[in-house]
Amino acid sequence: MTSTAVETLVNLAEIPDRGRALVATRPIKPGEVILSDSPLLLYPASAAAASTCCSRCFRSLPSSATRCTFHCSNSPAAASFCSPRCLASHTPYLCLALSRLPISIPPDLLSPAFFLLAAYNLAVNSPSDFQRLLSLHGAASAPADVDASALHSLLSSVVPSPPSGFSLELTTTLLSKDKANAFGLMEPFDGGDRSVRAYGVYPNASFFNHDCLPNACRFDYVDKGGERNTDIVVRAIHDIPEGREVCLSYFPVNWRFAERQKRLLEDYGFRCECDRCMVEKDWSDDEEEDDAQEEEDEGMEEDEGDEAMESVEEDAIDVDGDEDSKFPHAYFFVRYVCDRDNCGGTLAPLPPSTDGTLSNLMECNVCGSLKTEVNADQDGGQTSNGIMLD
Ligand SMILES: C[S@@+](CC[C@H](N)C(=O)[O-])C[C@H]1O[C@@H](n2cnc3c(N)ncnc32)[C@H](O)[C@@H]1O
Repeated sequence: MTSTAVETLVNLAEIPDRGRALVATRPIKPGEVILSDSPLLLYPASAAAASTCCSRCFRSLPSSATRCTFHCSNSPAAASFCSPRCLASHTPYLCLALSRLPISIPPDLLSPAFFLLAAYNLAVNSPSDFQRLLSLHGAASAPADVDASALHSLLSSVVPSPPSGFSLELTTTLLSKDKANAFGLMEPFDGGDRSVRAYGVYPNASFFNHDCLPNACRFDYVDKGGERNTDIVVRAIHDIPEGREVCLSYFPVNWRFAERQKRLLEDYGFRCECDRCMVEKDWSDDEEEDDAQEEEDEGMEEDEGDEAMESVEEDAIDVDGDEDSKFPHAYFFVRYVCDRDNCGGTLAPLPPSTDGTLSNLMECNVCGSLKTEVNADQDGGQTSNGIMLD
């Protein structure tokens, strides 16, 4: 699969204590596409996702009543394809391996097993891409939440003709690459809990480091028509000066400090020292709990992300004229976090037009809503006042 940097807006650089990073080669405008990247590999997030989406392009399959799907003759039950084109471009090696996976596989091993089979398939069918996968960042040991040796012995009896180097060590290495680099491609937002349809590992997007107040965010459009529907597209949230590192948030930005630090340490092996964390580390637990309690008392039924969001929005009111505000980054939440119920996605402007005119339409990277950009200077920075266009 190919990847394109639309123009070289970022260069790879080595930054002490952060490893490789992507740095702006020129000033980047709000909404500009920084990178459009195609996956090295994709795999279903669950058994349900595997049975309801195309095994090649990961678009939703038609509902069962009208289902018209295509199957590999070697192993018809293992994978379904949405079109003759997807069937023609699949790799029978992977179908065969999937068809041999025992139905009794423990649920927590299923998604890592899908990943490993996709990775071994890459080793067999595209050795240069497999080398790119191996060159990505990964911890020295297997992720704590996956039993690598159980998985390896289970797959040893499944993998058709093992790629060279097939070993527990390779399995462990691959699992750590997946943990540090996989992006979730989400099911369409329906107002409830977000669920992941598939995971993908992207060779260039894997160089974006994390920041709890990112200056870019990524979009995916898996169900769209045409080619390259599984690309991820990274766009600037606001102006990024030349020489500044471009960062994404590895999870929804409205997570609380403790939750963010835990995830970053457990899954990515580092303590975050971004500007936002440096402020929030001094917040007491009581302060965070008080915010939650107040909302419970008020009978609010919001998830954790919404609670965090609510408290920073209150602080945003302080921030407008008060330099001592306890949360100087509240402006970010007012302007760039989606306020649709249960969403909490990040907003970035649509790309500028071909003549360079900036768009005033902000797109949410979770629910897909479009809303007009808020000028916080005009409305006091207190409310997003967005117009939902969808
Ligand atoms: C997806 S990779 C990003 C690219 C990576 N820096 C590299 O050298 O390939 C994720 C890893 O980058 C490092 N990283 C990302 N964000 C960081 C940050 N804010 N501070 C320190 N290390 C970070 C961590 O080691 C993390 O596991």
